[in-house]
Amino acid sequence: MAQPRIVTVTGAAGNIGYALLFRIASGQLFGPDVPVKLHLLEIPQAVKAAEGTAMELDDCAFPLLAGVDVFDNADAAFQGSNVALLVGARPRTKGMERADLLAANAGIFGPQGKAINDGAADDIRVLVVGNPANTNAVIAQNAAPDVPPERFTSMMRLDHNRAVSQLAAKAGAAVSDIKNIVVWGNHSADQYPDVSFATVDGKPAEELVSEDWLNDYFRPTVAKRGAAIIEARGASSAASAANAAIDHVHDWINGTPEGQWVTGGVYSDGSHYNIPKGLSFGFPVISVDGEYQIVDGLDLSPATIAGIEHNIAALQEEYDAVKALGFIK
Ligand SMILES: NC(=O)c1ccc[n+]([C@@H]2O[C@H](COP(=O)([O-])OP(=O)(O)OC[C@H]3O[C@@H](n4cnc5c(N)ncnc54)[C@H](O)[C@@H]3O)[C@@H](O)[C@H]2O)c1
Ligand SMILES: O=C(O)C[C@H](O)C(=O)O
Repeated sequence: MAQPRIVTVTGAAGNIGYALLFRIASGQLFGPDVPVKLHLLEIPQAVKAAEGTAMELDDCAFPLLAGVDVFDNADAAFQGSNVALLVGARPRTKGMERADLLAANAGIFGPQGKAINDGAADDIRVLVVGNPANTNAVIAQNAAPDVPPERFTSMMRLDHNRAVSQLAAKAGAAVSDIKNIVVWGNHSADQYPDVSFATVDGKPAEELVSEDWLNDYFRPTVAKRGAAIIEARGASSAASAANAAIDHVHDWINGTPEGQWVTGGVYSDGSHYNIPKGLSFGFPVISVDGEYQIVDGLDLSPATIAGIEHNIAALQEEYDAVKALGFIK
């Protein structure tokens, strides 16, 4: 059997962690032939709960699970990591200003980025799930100057999956018939879900749904789905977020399906669609040989360009705020 791959999951005792860890341990991240070793990172107060989850993981007797260790120290948790899922974050609490939220998260994602820089394996791939995911990815990436910046990604795949599901339901099609949707920008209500290039069973989606439906239902429903789930469940999406994290990393490692792209929150080097260098932005991506590549050269409509510009402004504002706080050089 292959050498076990080390997967570090932060916020392991949280809701997403509980929905994620068992799927990783059963082989759904790398595939059915690759053993995994789990490193669970938590804050000291939640270590006991994470140890409980570790006991349950043992009790599943997963053939691919080569071990589970629980940490409250980032340097130890990221030692030798091949994949890092940064889920634990500081939620916004009552009375907290946006700058306070960004600063609190910078205090988490900066040190974790540095620990990844100093101790992770050379092939480390990072997915930031904890919100604000795109900017937290930028913070972690900036703290890891020795890791190629494109190894730091943010989770836009849940938004992508939500968009696919909504279009499939409207078109009366199977989810597997939907191809080449993209959700540009930020994992927030600013995002721009775009069906300009999407097909439904080979037919252009825009021929099957009306402009009114796209403007009045599809885009707001996808963009505000996270809030709708919180309203309905009393807690933010957990199983669907875990599922999207698995999809993102699985496709990154194993390749995207032939002839279609997915949405990934990936590092902008400034050379695609006028998106400034340094942002972590939702782009159409394919994965080739274990690397996400941005799908370039799409002929964007004025509406898509406006949607992208709106997201650039939103993410640039977060970037500038974190920079002003001294977390980005
Ligand atoms: N990007 C997305 O699509 C998406 C979707 C859903 C949720 N989220 C975000 O994911 C995050 C986690 O959600 P959840 O439902 O699991 O929350 P949760 O509150 O249930 O769990 C978060 C866990 O993180 C831990 N934690 C906090 N700071 C930590 C640190 N410095 N190191 C390690 N662990 C730490 C907490 O102890 C807690 O156990 C939230 O920020 C949420 O908004 C993102
Ligand atoms: O945690 C949230 O604020 C919502 C979450 O990011 C989601 O999209 O479900």
